[in-house]
Amino acid sequence: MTESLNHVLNKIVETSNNNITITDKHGIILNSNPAHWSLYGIEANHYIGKSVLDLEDEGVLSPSITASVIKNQKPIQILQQTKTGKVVMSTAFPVFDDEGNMSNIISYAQDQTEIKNLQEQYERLQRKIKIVQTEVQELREKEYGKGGMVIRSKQMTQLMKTVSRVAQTDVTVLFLGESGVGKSALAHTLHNQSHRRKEPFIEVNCSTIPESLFESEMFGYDAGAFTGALKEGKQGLIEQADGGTLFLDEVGDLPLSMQVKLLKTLQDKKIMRVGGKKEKKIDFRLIVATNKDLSEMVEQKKFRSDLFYRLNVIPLQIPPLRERFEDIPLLIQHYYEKLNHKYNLNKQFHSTTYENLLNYSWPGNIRELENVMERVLLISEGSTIYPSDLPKVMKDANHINHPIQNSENEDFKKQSLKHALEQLEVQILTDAYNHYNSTYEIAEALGISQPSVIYKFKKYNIGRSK
Ligand SMILES: Nc1ncnc2c1ncn2[C@@H]1O[C@H](COP(=O)(O)OP(=O)(O)OP(=O)(O)O)[C@@H](O)[C@H]1O
Repeated sequence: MTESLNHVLNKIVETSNNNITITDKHGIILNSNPAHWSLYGIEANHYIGKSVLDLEDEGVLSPSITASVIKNQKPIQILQQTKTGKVVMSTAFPVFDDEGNMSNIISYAQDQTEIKNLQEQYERLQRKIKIVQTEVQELREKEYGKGGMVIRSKQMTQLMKTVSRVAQTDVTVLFLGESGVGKSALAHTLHNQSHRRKEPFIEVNCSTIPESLFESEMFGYDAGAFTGALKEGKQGLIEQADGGTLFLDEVGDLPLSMQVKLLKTLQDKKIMRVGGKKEKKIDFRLIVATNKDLSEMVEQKKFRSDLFYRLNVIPLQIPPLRERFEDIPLLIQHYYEKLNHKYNLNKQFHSTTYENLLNYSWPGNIRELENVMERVLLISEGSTIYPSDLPKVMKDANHINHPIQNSENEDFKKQSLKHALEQLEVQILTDAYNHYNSTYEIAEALGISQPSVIYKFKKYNIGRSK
């Protein structure tokens, strides 16, 4: 080789990002670039003239790929874990002279640590998604899942137990909570769990019926009761609920005139149609719901106190989604599966999109979540749903999750995500703690090391190590 070609070769080795090492046929290092050796945690000037076999004995290279090529006389590729904790992809080739004798070995090493970390991160997220999927499946098979209700948080599990208990009675139930939290859905569930489940469930949204029509809608009318009335008369909504359940949604919007009549019906369990002459006994169970503060309305004389006391027998407050954070991943998964199935799609979330969904405070509660899911599934173009497919408002700082909503810290978005992921991690670890018998089993199930399990249990103060 000419002197200038040698110079060029040295320059290539020195400047390559690929970390090239050239040895003679015995594995003595002839040339190599310094970057290569920092991966292995030894000084750059320490290697020229050294044998890779000695470095292997010292544990610097374990194993040495060059040594393998010397033995096997063919190209080899391996993944190495170095003393410095780096993951390195090494590829080495033998060089043969004109007589076919091996004269040199050239090896390339690429730092794969970042890629490996990302891959592990991705696999961890996939495992979490798998766990959530399994839970949705389990919930579906359980009693609560039957009505399509997805419930995971302690508050909602407790509430659901109360709903199941009161479902066995005929007592009036008042569901309270913000719009979209699931008041109607729970009223349905309550009915479906009661002995009236095979009878009608009549839902009346009190805010949508004009005051002038309220009485005839609720109580019905007899033939010729008023101009424009049907000839044969009409059954009212209360009558339609006979034997079943009457659900009055937005009961706070019930006009005062109707409040008196409803109170009387509840006391007597009888109705009189408009223009009718005879009272009729009706057997119905009443469930009501509102997002208004009825006691305040009583103080303002907008709601009758006697009716309020009659309705307020079992008041059940449904917390907003931002206060039952654990339900969010399950609900996302639930609607994701349901809508993919409904529209015959097979879309996937980009991991950042999923994090954004987890990180949002959902002021419109489950209805908003359902709508957003439907929208992004339908409008996203490819098979992956990217953060840019999400509504703009979801990136608005004011809508970041509750725990740090008022924070003045510039990093609040990051903290919120951290908090969200930690909560998810705590939930997964707690479930695993309850489900498995040892930290070894947990480590295997979650795909992390056993010391990591112990560390995380300590960090989050979960149980005591099994
Ligand atoms: N636990 C749940 N799991 C799955 N879907 C739910 C759950 N709770 C509510 N939903 C769904 O969320 C949507 C909104 O719920 P719902 O209509 O019951 O809310 P709401 O509190 O009655 O709202 P509003 O006060 O505006 O009438 C519905 O499509 C309902 O099926």
